[in-house]
Amino acid sequence: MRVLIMTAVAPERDAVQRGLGHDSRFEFALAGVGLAAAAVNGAMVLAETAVPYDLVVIAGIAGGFPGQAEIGSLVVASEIIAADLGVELLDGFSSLDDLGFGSTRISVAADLAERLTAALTAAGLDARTAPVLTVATATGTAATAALLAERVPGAAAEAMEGFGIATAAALRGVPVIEIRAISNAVGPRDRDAWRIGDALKALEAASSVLAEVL
Ligand SMILES: O=C(O)c1cccc(C(=O)CC[C@H]2O[C@@H](n3cnc4c(=O)[nH]cnc43)[C@H](O)[C@@H]2O)c1
Repeated sequence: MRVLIMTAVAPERDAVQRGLGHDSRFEFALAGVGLAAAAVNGAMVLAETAVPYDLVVIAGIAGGFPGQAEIGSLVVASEIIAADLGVELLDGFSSLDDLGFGSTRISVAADLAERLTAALTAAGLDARTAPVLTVATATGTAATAALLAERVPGAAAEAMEGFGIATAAALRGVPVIEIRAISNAVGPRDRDAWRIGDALKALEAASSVLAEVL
């Protein structure tokens, strides 16, 4: 099995690498921060490979929706959703799906996602399977957090790359999963409250479980 792991930035990649250990099944590429960089870099890596990948794993830190995923916990995506891709209306929001311009939702390798969450839980980690949002603008207010939670019931995490990488993978027919470790709460921006170190430790622990599950 040949697996491509994509993270936004190097500290996330390093955490995953520490967890996986030396394992020739896994290759790494940086996506960059944000949906556009992630889509382009994902598409390039997947197009340039001589031997096709069997799986793309999107991994990194994320904001967690209060009451759904606390800091230091893990979210394995049940679906990857571009939550702000659409048009703002005077009385709400219409997604690309509503407008008939495509889809804002990408399916994951659901069986693998469920097995991974079960294995993470069995290993004593706080993990759940739930929708993971991709946003162009990281949420910075309670009002936006509430809007997103209402738009996608059950959403547990938001990050900025998943939908871009998953779109590239879907175009090549490569299955995808997304694993996020929660570094901060989705809501009023308070950078001092981010617990990046805790999230990277959780990501490392999750990666060692991932190596066993695959
Ligand atoms: O400063 C560091 O040491 C450091 C280490 C690892 C990662 C970072 C980042 O800033 C990564 C940015 C990345 O994180 C995702 N993220 C995290 N929290 C949120 C959020 O509340 N809303 C949206 N995205 C979030 C996102 O995918 C960014 O690409 C720094």
